[in-house]
Amino acid sequence: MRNQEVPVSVHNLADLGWSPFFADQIEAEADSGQTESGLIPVRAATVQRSLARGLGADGLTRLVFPNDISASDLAVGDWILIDPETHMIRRVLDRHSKLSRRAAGVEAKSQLLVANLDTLFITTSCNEDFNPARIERYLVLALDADVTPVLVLTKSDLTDEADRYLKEAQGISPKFADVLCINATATDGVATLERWCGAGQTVAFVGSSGVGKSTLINSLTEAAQATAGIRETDAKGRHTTTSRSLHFANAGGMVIDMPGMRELGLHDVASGIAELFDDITDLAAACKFRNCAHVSEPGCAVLAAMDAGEISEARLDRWRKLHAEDQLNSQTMGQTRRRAKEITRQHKATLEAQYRMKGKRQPTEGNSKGSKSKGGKGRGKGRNR
Ligand SMILES: Nc1nc2c(ncn2[C@@H]2O[C@H](COP(=O)(O)OP(=O)(O)OP(=O)(O)O)[C@@H](O)[C@H]2O)c(=O)[nH]1
Ligand SMILES: [Zn+2]
Repeated sequence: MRNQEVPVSVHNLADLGWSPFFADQIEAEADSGQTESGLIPVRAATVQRSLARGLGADGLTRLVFPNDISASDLAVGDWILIDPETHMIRRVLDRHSKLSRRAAGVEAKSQLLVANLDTLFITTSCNEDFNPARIERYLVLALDADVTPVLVLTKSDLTDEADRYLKEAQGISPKFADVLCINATATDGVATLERWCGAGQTVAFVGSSGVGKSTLINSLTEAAQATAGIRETDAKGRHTTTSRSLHFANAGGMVIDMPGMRELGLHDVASGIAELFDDITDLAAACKFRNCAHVSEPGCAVLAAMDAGEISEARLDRWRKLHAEDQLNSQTMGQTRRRAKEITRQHKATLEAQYRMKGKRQPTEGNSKGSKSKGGKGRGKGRNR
């Protein structure tokens, strides 16, 4: 059975990722797990609508939401203070990092995915999945979230060109804390990831389907899950989860599984882009216009640097694409509406001009609801109400 309620032995809070960063927020004795006001800290292990569970010194607890906090305010990995009797959530502690994406829908709202992550394993394979532009997008996310990015290339055993892949990957950005090239199905391959998964550390994986994320998560957590009694397995005994969840790693830390998290639309990641492209960011300070898009603006320091051969056109192109995507996804609904209105207005003006040229009157628009004709004054009856 999946997501079963688990009896978990007593834990040391530090093993769950508790640190002075959180302890300082409540000025309490971290070791005792008791805060001054009698609230206890737990770490959000699963969050699904109104059903959330927290892992604390006494094990796994079902959390109770108060009226002013909902599941969308909470992410797996969050540290929360709860009432020890009622298990009511009293406070979500500040996060040292958080990963979010644009929520589904027209509004430019972000959806919180996971919190208090230390390392993000950006995973791809030594095959056609390898795509520097996609890797860069994930890197922007990690940098923006204040999470250490590690690039993991899997399936090194299935190619003769592992070295070439590794070299190319190492050339993508100096911002990676490490670039690994492994066979995810082999013990020594997995072992190279363990130094990021030690006590107090929390890691997660992103990458396309089939690159080996589940394989790695399984290997990194297998022994620990068994001893902790947290095992969600399918018929073949493999670890499976359907929603984001927190798991113990063999090396002492924690792994957050994010199933279905293959494509993450960029949203509100301007600072991540600025960090990844810090050379362009520095140059942009000397552009004539503050919001220079470095396309054809006069006095553009970035274009000047490109002409001087200091940065490549390909790099500037990648910046432009990421920047444009972030801008578009970060637009508010009002901005999106205004843009749509402007496009409709331009379209109508073009149509009207065409009709005028042909000496015809614009037909009535009974067929299109939201676009009333602005046929203009003196047009008489042809105008819709
Ligand atoms: N030979 C080899 N096979 C691998 C390697 N990594 C993953 N695989 C295999 O590739 C298949 C897909 O791996 P998964 O771990 O399920 O991939 P995933 O990234 O979790 O995929 P999703 O769950 O769809 O997101 C499995 O059959 C793995 O055994 C590797 O490094 N070498
Ligand atoms: Zn510029």
